Amino acid sequence: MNQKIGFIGCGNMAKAMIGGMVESKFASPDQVYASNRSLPNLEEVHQKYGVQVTQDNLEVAKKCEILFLAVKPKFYPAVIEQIKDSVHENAMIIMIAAGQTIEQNEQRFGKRMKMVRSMPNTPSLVGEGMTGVSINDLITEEETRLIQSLFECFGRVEFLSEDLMDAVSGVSGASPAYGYMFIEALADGAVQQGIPRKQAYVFAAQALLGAAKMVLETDLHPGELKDQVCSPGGATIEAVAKLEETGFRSSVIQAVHACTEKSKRMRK
Ligand SMILES: NC(=O)C1=CN([C@@H]2O[C@H](COP(=O)(O)OP(=O)(O)OC[C@H]3O[C@@H](n4cnc5c(N)ncnc54)[C@H](OP(=O)(O)O)[C@@H]3O)[C@@H](O)[C@H]2O)C=CC1
Ligand SMILES: O=C(O)[C@@H]1CCC=N1
Repeated sequence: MNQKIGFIGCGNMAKAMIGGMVESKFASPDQVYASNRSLPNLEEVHQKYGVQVTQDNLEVAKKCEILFLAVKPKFYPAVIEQIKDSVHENAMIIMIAAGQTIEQNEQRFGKRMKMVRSMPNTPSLVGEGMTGVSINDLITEEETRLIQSLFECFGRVEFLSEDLMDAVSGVSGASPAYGYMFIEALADGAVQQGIPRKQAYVFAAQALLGAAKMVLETDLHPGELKDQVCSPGGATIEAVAKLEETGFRSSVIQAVHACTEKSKRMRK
């Protein structure tokens, strides 16, 4: 691809995607532009990845055919107001904000635009991102393939209807945070049993990475994979029973629900 890719807002999520794109060589550093309110994040991405940086949002909006809006949802109205008359004539706008809808942002631009609503996650930085994507009807099949390969350069992508995008925040946008909490908790448990802290994180994280890979690569149901670990009368089933007793699954389901509902409220 030879389009220029711009990021307005260069915080945690933009940095993860820029890192993923440049490290995977999907885009060369001179194709990628980022603007941000303050300097430190810009200096960081320039130093690490060699991408072009500026504090002027308009410069990025004018230059880039693919434009990520990577500011917090509450800043979308002001940023769109600022750039709407300057965006590239062929611009495709990629929203990454929780809760923001395509219709809402078309209205802010005051005209029909090629719009993508996406929900990526921070493991994009290490090539293991998961992104949910919805597109509007102005996006062609060729552009859809481009969007797919763009997000695939740092992980997996699934297209789905826009009414499910808030739930994507709950299941994959936010869930790395739940995963880190689980890893911390597993490691605390291991430390309690005498395993050194540093090793405890390796044991916990690698075990979960392996479990995730088993689900994605064996096509077996997660329940069946769980059953394979639980030897009859063995140790694992004791732990599983304790997790059930303390509401583990219900607590995770409620967490996804809370995140999804909050995502919906964030567009108001
Ligand atoms: N973090 C995550 O895991 C995920 C985040 N998202 C979405 O990504 C978006 C960004 O989130 P995240 O990266 O975490 O947030 P951050 O706060 O880390 O980054 C937002 C960046 O936007 C900059 N900014 C704010 N206002 C402007 C402006 N007017 N012009 C230019 N830059 C501006 C901020 O600059 P400054 O530093 O100067 O304040 C900051 O660097 C959100 O909409 C969020 O919903 C989606 C999926 C996952
Ligand atoms: O917390 C948030 O609002 C964003 C959306 C998903 C992950 N971070």
